[in-house]
Formats: sequence, structure tokens, C-alpha cells
Amino acid sequence: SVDTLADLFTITPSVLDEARKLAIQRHKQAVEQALTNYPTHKVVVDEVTSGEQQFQEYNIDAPGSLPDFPDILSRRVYVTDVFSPEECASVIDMANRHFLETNGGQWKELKSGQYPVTGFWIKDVPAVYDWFVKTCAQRLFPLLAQQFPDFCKDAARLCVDSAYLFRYTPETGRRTDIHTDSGCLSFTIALNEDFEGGGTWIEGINVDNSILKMKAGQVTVRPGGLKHAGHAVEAGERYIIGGFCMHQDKAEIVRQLLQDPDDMKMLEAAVQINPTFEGSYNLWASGLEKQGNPEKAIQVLEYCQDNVHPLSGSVAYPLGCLHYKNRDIEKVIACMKICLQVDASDVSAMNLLAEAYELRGPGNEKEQEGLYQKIIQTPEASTIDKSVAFTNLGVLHEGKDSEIHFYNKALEQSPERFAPRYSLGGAQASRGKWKEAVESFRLAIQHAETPDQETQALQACYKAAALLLQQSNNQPASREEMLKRFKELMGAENFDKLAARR
Ligand SMILES: O=C(O)CCC(=O)C(=O)O
Ligand SMILES: [Fe+2]
Repeated sequence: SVDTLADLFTITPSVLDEARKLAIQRHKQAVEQALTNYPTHKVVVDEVTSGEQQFQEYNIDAPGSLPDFPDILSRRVYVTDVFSPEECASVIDMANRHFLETNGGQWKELKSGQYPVTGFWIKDVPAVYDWFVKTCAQRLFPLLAQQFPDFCKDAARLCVDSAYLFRYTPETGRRTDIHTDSGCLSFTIALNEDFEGGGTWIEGINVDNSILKMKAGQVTVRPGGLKHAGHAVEAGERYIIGGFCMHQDKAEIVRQLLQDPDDMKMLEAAVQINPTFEGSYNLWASGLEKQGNPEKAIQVLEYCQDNVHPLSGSVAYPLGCLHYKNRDIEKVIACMKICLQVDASDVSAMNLLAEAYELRGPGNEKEQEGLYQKIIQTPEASTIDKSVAFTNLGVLHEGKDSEIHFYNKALEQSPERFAPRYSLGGAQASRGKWKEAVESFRLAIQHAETPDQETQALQACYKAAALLLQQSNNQPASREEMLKRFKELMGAENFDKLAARR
């Protein structure tokens, strides 16, 4: 590892100047796009009549810093009452009606990091959109300007980079991944409160469990660069609107430089310009790895972990993956433990941690078993995640009664997967259950995902069929008779396929 960032930098001061220019250019384009998407500047805004709005205020105490304007934007979160329950209900209603009319009532799915969430970009739903553009200009921008006066003196200079409405449910997406927003000022509107769980997790906020709860109609305003997540909903539906804003006249240099994941110089420039923002390092490191320089990628991430942010999943996860490729198992384990300390339901981290324990060899079965069980019980885990975990449990329980039970559970989760079908056949064969094994291998052939898997399953099927025939007390009288029986057992098509390969 390196002690100073200077040892990692390669770009010249003139490239740094270019970077700033490019970022300003991108910002201009982003503002233009923002005003096209959300023409808040065309809304007539009445003279401000009401007095100062009252806010509850929360401090943030976390490592690292905001990507842009860290000295001007205070790391604070503010909550206030804005909308009536009726107005909130009518927005939810507009959204539901839209999907009834356009998609049979079915909501669309968006991605948040490793998790799916149902919802939509506000600009794609006309009724909500009209209400939203007006509301931003007339009611929300003024709140942002009021709370961040050093950053924004004139609410009319704000614009919306992007905005979405999310509907979290336990079944269709209960949470978002931990992230920062695409804009330096954000607001979140709580549209309802009749659900369990939910709330916004915000790194380092001084409330219980770092989860901020709002009543319907309340709005949070905060710097978009704070790390946060929609916290898991346990029951019911939770509706929120998130809006990410920019100042038309103030370019977000670092965030803009991070837009192109392949432009290495610009990623390095982002780190040079604000080395205290942890979020640039993983993008730079990922570019370095793609360029064939994993050693330097590791140095970059380790520097960040040691000097900028010791508890960051977006650093620890890619760093752990790089260590995994080097078979540096103890370091993988340390990194994945950091991920799970930050986010106890990070399924990707559980999977990689379990693989690390497997590579560590005999004596680590308890840890693996614990992790696979945990994945199965984690609501965020996808059916594939769970199927893989059940399959791995089967492998861990090889030879025991539970082995077959676990493969069947894996198939219940995900009947399309090859691995549990093939493993099930193997488990039946090793118990001398040739007839069942032949059936399982036939299904495995059907579900092969690669030509190698197909060959593997064809051969296993043949072998099981042969052993089954051997057992039979009426042996085939002729070679023809024997071929016929093989074809019956394996399926003629499979038999021919295998014969053709020999
Ligand atoms: O669900 C929440 O409270 C947070 C959603 C979010 O990420 C945002 O509004 O930016
Ligand atoms: Fe967000």
C-alpha cells in the first residue's frame, strides 16, 4: 500500500485544467437537459408571501466528505411539513391510475445498485410530472434556498437533474442500495405513512439506527452527496418522491468528472480535485483494473480505506473482489466483514465471504453454512441467490439425508438452474438410486447452460442408466435390445447426442 496519494497520480496540471473545463462543459449540458426535462424555469412563481418555514435539523457525523462544495454545503439534513395528506394521496392516485391505463396496473421496475425497486422517472408520467414541475419551482426550490443560503441565494437558479417516484413493498423491492444522488442538493417527499419499516437510512445521522422517519407530506432537504438508502419496508407500501437538484451556475466538478467510467484521466482528476470524497476511488480503481493494472487498483482502494473512509461498502467490496482474484483470502474476509458491518443484508458480500471461507479449506464449513443460511433468510436475496445458497448447503451436507432436501429446495427457488439438478442426480447416484438419478440427469441435460454442462450431464445420465441396467434381473438378450433399453431410459435424443460425441 502507499502512504501518499501523490505516488499514485500521473496526470499533469494541464490535464487537471482540462478536467475542470470538461466538467464545466458537462454541467452546462446537464443544466440544459435538466431544464428540458423539468422546465421549472417556465413556471410562474408568486412573490414569496409566507415567512420562514420551520425545520427540524439533524447533524451528520461520518468520515469522508461531499463530492462537490464540501465547504459551502453543510452536512445537515432538514425536515419540514409541506404537503397535505390529501395532496399526497392524489399524487399516489395519479401514479396508480397511470399504470392502470398503460400497463394493466403493473408498475415498472427500476434498479438501485444490487436491488430492484418499483417506480418511475417522474418525467415519464404526465399527470405526476405537471404537478411536480410546478411544485418544485413554487414550493421546493425555495426551501432548498432557505436552508442552504451560502450555496443558493436565488431559488430560481436551481433545476432538477432527475426525479423519481418509488413504491417500496416487501415483495417488489423493499429498499434501495446505499448511494449518493445525481445532484448536489436533494429532496425526498414522503407521500404516505401507513407501512412498517421504511424511512431513509442516512450515514452518520444523529437519530436511532441512522433511520430518519417522516410523516406523510413531510419533505427532507439535504446535500445529494450524503450517503443514504431507502430503508427496507417490512409491510405495506411506501411511496416517496426523490428529486436531485443542481445550481445552474455552479458546476459540480467532481460528480461530472465521474460520469464517464472509461475516462481514466478524468477519474484520477476527480480524486485529485477532492481526495476527501470516497466515492471517486472505486470508479478510478475499476478503470485501472479494466486497463490491466489491478495492483494499482488495489493501492488506490487501500489508500481510500486507510485514509478517507474505513467503513465504505463501495470501497471494501471491489477491494475484496481484487483480493479474491489474487486468492488473498484473509483480506477478502476482512473486506466483506466491512461490507456487512455497514449493511447487514448485503447479499453480494455474503456470497463472496462464503466463497472465501470455502477457499480457506477444511475447517471453515461452519462459517459457510452460517452465511448460506443467512442468505436464505435475507429478504433482499433474489431467488437465484437463494437457490445458489441451497445448492451450496447441499454440497456442504454431502452424504447426509439433508443433502437431497437442500437440492430440492434449490430447485423450488429456481427450477431453471443446472447446478442443483446435476448435483441432485449425483446425490441420488451415490445412494444407488439409479432410476431417480437417470431422471435428474435427464432434466439436467435439458437445463444445461453451457455445452460442457450438457456433456457432463449426458455422461452422468449414461453411467447411471448403465448401472440401472446392470442391476436388472432380466438382462438384454442382444445388443439391439440393450440399445433400445438405453434409449428408453435416457431418451433417444440424449442417447444419440452422446453417441455422436464419442
Ligand atoms: O426511500 C428513501 O427515503 C430514500 C430514497 C432516496 O434515495 C432519495 O430520495 O434520494
Ligand atoms: Fe437517493
